[in-house]
Amino acid sequence: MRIGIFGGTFDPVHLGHLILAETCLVECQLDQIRFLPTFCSPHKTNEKTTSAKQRQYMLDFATAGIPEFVVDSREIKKGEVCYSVDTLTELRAEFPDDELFFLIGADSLNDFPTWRDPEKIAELATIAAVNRGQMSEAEIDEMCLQLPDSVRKSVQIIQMPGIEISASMMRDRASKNLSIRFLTPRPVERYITEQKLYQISAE
Ligand SMILES: Nc1ncnc2c1ncn2[C@@H]1O[C@H](COP(=O)(O)OP(=O)(O)OP(=O)(O)O)[C@@H](O)[C@H]1O
Ligand SMILES: O=C(O)c1ccc[n+]([C@@H]2O[C@H](COP(=O)([O-])O)[C@@H](O)[C@H]2O)c1
Repeated sequence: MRIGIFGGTFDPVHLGHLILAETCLVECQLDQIRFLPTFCSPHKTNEKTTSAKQRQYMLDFATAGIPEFVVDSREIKKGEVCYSVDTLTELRAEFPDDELFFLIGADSLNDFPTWRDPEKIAELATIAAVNRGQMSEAEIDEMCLQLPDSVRKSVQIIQMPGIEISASMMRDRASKNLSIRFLTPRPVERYITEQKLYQISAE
């Protein structure tokens, strides 16, 4: 199998995430994409998020009925800051005969050298860096040139249309009671509304 690994805070999951996953599914000819909600992202340790369980429920709703999309809750179960190199090491051991693709936004390549053990990550998986239409070919080339050789040779650039949706934009809109319809699948939208997520009074 060819397996995509897509980690994020997903607070909340939105169409940008799902279209990125679908694009990689097609472009990298993947059989499965595992969405890994992180308990706490290493570079966002000071940021308060919605509970891990609620973020996972939203991913469950968003991926329900899509057989290629699987929610993998291993990082959430750890209950602490999670490093991608540890998660990928576990997945490598679990899927010894499968090909792993680690999906990230191409802009994340800029700070990838500051991640824990980027060279090991590049050894464990192909890095599918997704350009959401915001970077030119020259900018991508220049960014890749900053990477160590061992990382660069594992990078595959994937192009997707720019989808101007972010989780922070959704949180901001929900907090102001502005519509979030069509920015995320309907069941996620309903859950956010019913649970009054992101309302200032609910914090
Ligand atoms: N609109 C989008 N299109 C494509 N990829 C996206 C989009 N939004 C986020 N991503 C990618 O999804 C991954 C997980 O992102 P994350 O869960 O932090 O969501 P986010 O929308 O970027 O959140 P926030 O706005 O809180 O920073 C990252 O690799 C990020 O680059
Ligand atoms: O392992 C690291 O050093 C590392 C540093 C920054 C981000 N990550 C992972 O990248 C994914 C997206 O993170 P974020 O902060 O954009 O939500 C998420 O799965 C994080 O655990 C991982």
